[in-house]
Amino acid sequence: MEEVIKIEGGRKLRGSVRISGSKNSTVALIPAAILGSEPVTIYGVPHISDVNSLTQLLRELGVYVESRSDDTLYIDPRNMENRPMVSHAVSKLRASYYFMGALLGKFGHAEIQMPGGCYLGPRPIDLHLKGFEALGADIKYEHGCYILDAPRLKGNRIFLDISSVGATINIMMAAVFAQGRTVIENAAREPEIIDIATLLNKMGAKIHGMGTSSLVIDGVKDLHGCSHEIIPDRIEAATYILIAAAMAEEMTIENIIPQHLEAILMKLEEIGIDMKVGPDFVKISHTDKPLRPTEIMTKPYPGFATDVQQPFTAILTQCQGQSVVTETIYTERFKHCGELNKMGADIDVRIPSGFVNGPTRLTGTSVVATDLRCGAGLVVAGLMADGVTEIHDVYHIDRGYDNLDGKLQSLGAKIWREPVE
Ligand SMILES: CC(=O)N[C@H]1[C@@H](OP(=O)(O)OP(=O)(O)OC[C@H]2O[C@@H](n3ccc(=O)[nH]c3=O)[C@H](O)[C@@H]2O)O[C@H](CO)[C@@H](O)[C@@H]1O
Ligand SMILES: C=C(OP(=O)(O)O)C(=O)O
Repeated sequence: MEEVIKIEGGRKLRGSVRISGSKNSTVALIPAAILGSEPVTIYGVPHISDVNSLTQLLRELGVYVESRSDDTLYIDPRNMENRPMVSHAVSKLRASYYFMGALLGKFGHAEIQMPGGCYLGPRPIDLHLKGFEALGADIKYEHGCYILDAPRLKGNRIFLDISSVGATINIMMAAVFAQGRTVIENAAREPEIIDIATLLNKMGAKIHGMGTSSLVIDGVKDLHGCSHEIIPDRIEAATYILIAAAMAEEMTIENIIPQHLEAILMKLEEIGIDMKVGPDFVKISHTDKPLRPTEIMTKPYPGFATDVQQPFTAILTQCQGQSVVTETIYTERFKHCGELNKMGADIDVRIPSGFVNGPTRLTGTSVVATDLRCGAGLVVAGLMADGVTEIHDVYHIDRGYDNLDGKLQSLGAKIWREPVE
């Protein structure tokens, strides 16, 4: 049933919130778990719809999947079959493309539809395909479906024109069984890539250089089972830190890795938010000081994450003066600005930048979550706004935020869902 999220804004928030396992890790760890010949247990799995879609896809491949506790997923690929992946679930999320690398690596053959996910402007997968070709795969595109074949993958040196997160992980998954050594140069360095490589190494893979731009994979013959705890979601953490910056009387964001958030924490300090940063938490208290404007430019990790740009823009509407947000990853990722303007913001978008003039009073109205992080930005704005904000297309938000309503309610927010009439 289609639902809207409603938020009655203006309430001060107080208490602690625990950050869940990383979405972008989880959605790659699940396809990676089928690579071995034994079961894998993953701990700290977030309750998000992307996980439901992936679980459905695993079951369609004959993989046994069981939720062993609230956040534990047991994945047993012993009876899996390499079937064409053409169901609706493939197009529900971006990360279904990881089955290309996983199936090609394991079986030498993959058949899969174009993936879905948030529309942020064009999101080509040419670098993934070029990487598979460099390992020896033959690729055809027929009737909306990619068909990849490689009876024997061979290690190679691959230079990525752009340090793509998806291409790095996908090529790494295919390369674990390739004959000889694969080197991915200009590899992405996001923490999620280290997390996937850590799981694969626990399964018996030989991957070195994780977290650097030169990733070395020495092919192995078989992978075994293991268990693995997912890293905390740095984007969810940043979202709650921004919510605290906007509305906290006093709020603690727990189960975080502060090193993963440095670019965001620095920018928050720059605009005047006082924080106490502990080994695995951030505590933010209310400030009456006027907030300063700033300039943000999204960059690959360790730069300012594009996935935090949208909720951060909501805060910038409250700074005194003009802030500038420049997107270098997805230059069209500005749909949230039109929605924030409906609430009273003054943002002028001239791609690839948004010029945010503040402070502006925000008022609740009917808005659309055009994508996942646009939705996060609207939640931050809704919590600050006068009156009730009604957010449509919340299925985008549910792809990436575990128990959003419950976590916010426990902090004192008035947020609820209603069916769409
Ligand atoms: C499931 C997942 O982890 N999603 C994240 C991942 O997406 P995703 O892995 O899709 O993003 P990439 O890192 O691949 O994209 C980075 C840039 O490279 C371009 N590109 C990418 C691949 C390719 O073959 N050709 C190409 O031109 C993209 O259009 C984009 O401009 O990283 C993005 C950038 O941090 C995040 O916003 C997403 O949340
Ligand atoms: C863009 C995102 O996700 P995806 O790549 O899964 O669409 C995101 O998490 O902000």
